[in-house]
Parts: sequence; structure tokens; C-alpha cells
Amino acid sequence: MYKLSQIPEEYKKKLITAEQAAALVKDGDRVSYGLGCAAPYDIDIEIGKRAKDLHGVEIVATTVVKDEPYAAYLNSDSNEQIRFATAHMNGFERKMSKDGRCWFIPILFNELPKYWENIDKLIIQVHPMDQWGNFNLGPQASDLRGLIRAAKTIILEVNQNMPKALGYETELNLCDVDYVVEGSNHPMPQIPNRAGTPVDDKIADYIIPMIEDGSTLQLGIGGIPSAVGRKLAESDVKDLSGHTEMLVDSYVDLYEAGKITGNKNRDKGKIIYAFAGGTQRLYDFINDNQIVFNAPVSYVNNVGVVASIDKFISINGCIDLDLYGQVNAETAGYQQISGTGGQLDFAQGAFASNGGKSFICVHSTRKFKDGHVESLIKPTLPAGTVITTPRSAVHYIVTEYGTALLKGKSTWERAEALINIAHPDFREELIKDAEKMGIWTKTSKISM
Ligand SMILES: CC(=O)SCCNC(=O)CCNC(=O)[C@H](O)C(C)(C)COP(=O)(O)OP(=O)(O)OC[C@H]1O[C@@H](n2cnc3c(N)ncnc32)[C@H](O)[C@@H]1OP(=O)(O)O
Ligand SMILES: CCCC(=O)O
Repeated sequence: MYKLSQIPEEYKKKLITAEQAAALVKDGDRVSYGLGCAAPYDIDIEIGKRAKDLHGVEIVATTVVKDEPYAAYLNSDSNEQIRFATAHMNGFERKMSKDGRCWFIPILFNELPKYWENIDKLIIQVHPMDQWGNFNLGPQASDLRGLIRAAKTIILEVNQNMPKALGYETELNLCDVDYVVEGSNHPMPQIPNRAGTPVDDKIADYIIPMIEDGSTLQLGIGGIPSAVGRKLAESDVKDLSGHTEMLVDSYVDLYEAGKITGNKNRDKGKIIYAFAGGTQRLYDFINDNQIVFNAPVSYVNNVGVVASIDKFISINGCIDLDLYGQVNAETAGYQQISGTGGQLDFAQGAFASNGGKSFICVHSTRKFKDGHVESLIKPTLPAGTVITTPRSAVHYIVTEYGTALLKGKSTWERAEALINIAHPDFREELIKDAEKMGIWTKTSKISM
């Protein structure tokens, strides 16, 4: 630790330009850009300028909330110069992956801080330093401590727009930092809540009556969880709390609607979260606010912690599922679309909670670019598909045709429950498939 009087001098000694920071990246380095809003802007631009002269650099980042390609990617020509890896894919990571430039790291999100090792340079954006020499890490405590532990060199890009996130393990002291860059204060990534489609709304309408007063909510990313948040804010349900991996604008809506009392049996009065992504309204809500409490994902997504919170409600989306109830939330065949993230953590934790429920939601069909329509409840999943939540861990599946309770159900009961919430145009075909698969009985009841 530095004495208070040493801090201004030490800060000056560590202050470098973004260009100087980028020059510290050496051939063969493994560089991390952190997670969520932590990804740097100015230093990334400078690394981009050097990209063609670099060899064998790997940039690892789990952006989730940022949908803007890195300059390091845009300005490099090949993996010989810079290659990328991520524990979760979003739009531009899917593009990098299609180009053969980005690899996926399969994770259970609650374990992520423990995975990190051999990070040569950790380069992240932070909130400006306070008088005690502490930099607030912004709203992504998530896995950052794991990265800090594993990093040989830590370079901070200070961004005055980064909200100050109160919580646990949210500060890094100047004495533990190697270099500081005062950045150009890029605005925070803006991710508005998705306007729900009529199908999202129908799905939300099935879920809302199953949420009791006094529940604690985890809402995931995507249109359906957003629709649930919006409709809950307009509903009669009351006395809600938040404990969520990703903090999104829906929580501000619920708070403003007077729905959040924080009256839960653990971390009373706090909305607990691992990382945030939303609009400026969300970042303003987070800034220096004791009500929203940022914590590492090893706590937030810990199955035991989630299980210990009564009436825990987890709502997440998926890409497709099969008649056994195996859920894929991350691939389209061989193509990685997203990631396991915390889906399995919350599915298990919510089911184990007293009065808890876990919902995995999906539209019954999808219309593809060439115009053909497929049922997203499939007899078996296509080759290459990854199982995100195994059938044993799935509680409720919800489509716009209703809810299917899978826990404790036999294979044919599952097939029956799932076909009943499949699109009516596909039910007959699915029954034939279920018969072939030996998971159908003559007594099964299906509404056509
Ligand atoms: C951050 C959190 O969610 S915390 C909660 C726990 N974590 C998780 O559940 C992680 C796994 N789940 C997820 O990532 C999401 O719920 C998803 C991806 C399954 C669904 O999210 P949504 O935003 O509703 O999905 P959306 O319909 O926009 O699809 C996302 C992308 O997948 C593509 N996609 C979706 N389904 C398919 C499909 N069957 N075939 C091909 N592409 C598909 C879409 O085209 C879109 O890609 P694009 O943006 O490049 O066009
Ligand atoms: C980084 C994990 C994000 C998710 O759970 O979707």
C-alpha cells in the first residue's frame, strides 16, 4: 500500500499514453480485455495500429455487452498476427468466429474466475481513481479478480463515464497496478431492452401468473426476459427482489414501478449482480448506488447461493431443444452463437430454492432467411449442437403455446408435454418422431 502522501506521485509515475500502453504488448502475449464494459477503447485502437507488426498475440475477452468490433480485429489480417478467444459470443464475435479468427472457451460462468491463468497483459477500463488510490472496476466484478490474480502486467484505461459500482471486490488499488492511461472517455456501450415481439409477450403472459409476490428475479439476455420484466412492472405482482448475473434496464423499470422492495432472505435490500449492460439510464442507476451491489460471479452464480434464496425465479432463453428436454442455448448446429454463461447455474439454483422456479423460454418456430420455417422443439438436435442445460436440470419450458413442466417426468411424459407446447403445424410430425424414438404411448394426450 502507498501512504496517502505518495499517491499523486506514484500515479504520475505510472501514467502513460495509450500508444505507450499498446507498445507494451509483445509477440506471443496473451492479452485480456476483461468482461462486459471493461473492454478498453483507446488502447485497443493503438494495438490496432500495431496489429500488422505483431505475431502470435491472443486477445481474450468476454464482451457480452459490447457490439462493436475491436480495432485489433479490424486492423489485423490473420491469426498469425492476432487471434481472439471468448467465453461468450455476441454479434461481432460470431462474425470473428465465422472468419476463423475467434475461438470459444466453454465455461460454467460461476467457475470462470478460477479458469484464468497466464495473462501477460490485462488491459481494462475503470472508473477514475479516488483520493485513497482506489480504482473502481465498474459494473463487472464478474470474473475480474480471477484475471487480476492471473495477470503479469495490469494496465488501466481510465474512463470518466464508467459508473462507480459499489459492491464486493470492485476496487483495485494503485499499488497493484502497473500502468494507467487517461482515456478519451468513450461513452458506455448502449444496449436498450429489446422491444418484445407479440410472441415474446405471449410467453411472458404464461410466466407472470407463476411469479408469486416476494420472489427474487434473475432475468437473462434477450427479447423474452425483457418482455417478462416489462410486463411484471405493469402487473399486480409485488415485493420483488433482484439477484441476477446480468443487470439490465428491466430492473430499473421494476424499481421505478415500485416493484422492488429487496425483501428477500439473503442480501436484503440489495439487487445483487455480476455485470451490467444497458442504457445510460442503467449506468446512472448503478453509479454510487448502495441498492445495486456488484459481486463476483463465483458468488452471484453459485448454485448454493441461488438455492438459498426463497422463491427464486430464473428466466432465460434458448435456441432450440429436443423431445427429451435437452436445451441448446448456444449453437446453431456447429456454429457457436452465444455461450453456456450462467444458464445451468441458475437452472439448478432456482429449482433448488424454496418455492423457486426456472423457466427456459423459446418461440415455437423460427423463420429462416430463405423463408423456411422450423419447429424449435425438435425430435433430436442437429449434428454439432451443444447441450447447455441437460434434460435432468430443466424445470419449465415455455413457448407461446404454454408451459411444460419437465422435472420428474418420464421420457414419454416429456415428449407429450413438449409436443403440447410446440407449434400446432408441427405436432403431428413430432408425434410420429416420438413414436419412432420409442417415447410415445397410445394414452398420450395432445391437443391438435
Ligand atoms: C446474459 C444472460 O443472459 S444471463 C442468463 C444466463 N445465460 C444464458 O442463458 C446464456 C445462453 N442464452 C443466450 O445467450 C440467449 O438467451 C439466446 C442467444 C439463446 C437467445 O437470446 P435472444 O437475444 O433472444 O436471441 P436472438 O433471437 O436475438 O438470437 C441471437 C442470435 O442467434 C441467432 N440465432 C438464433 N437462433 C438461431 C438458429 N436456430 N439458427 C441460426 N441462428 C440463430 C440470431 O440470428 C441472432 O444472431 P444475429 O444477432 O447475428 O442475427
Ligand atoms: C458471460 C456469460 C453471459 C451469459 O450468461 O449469458
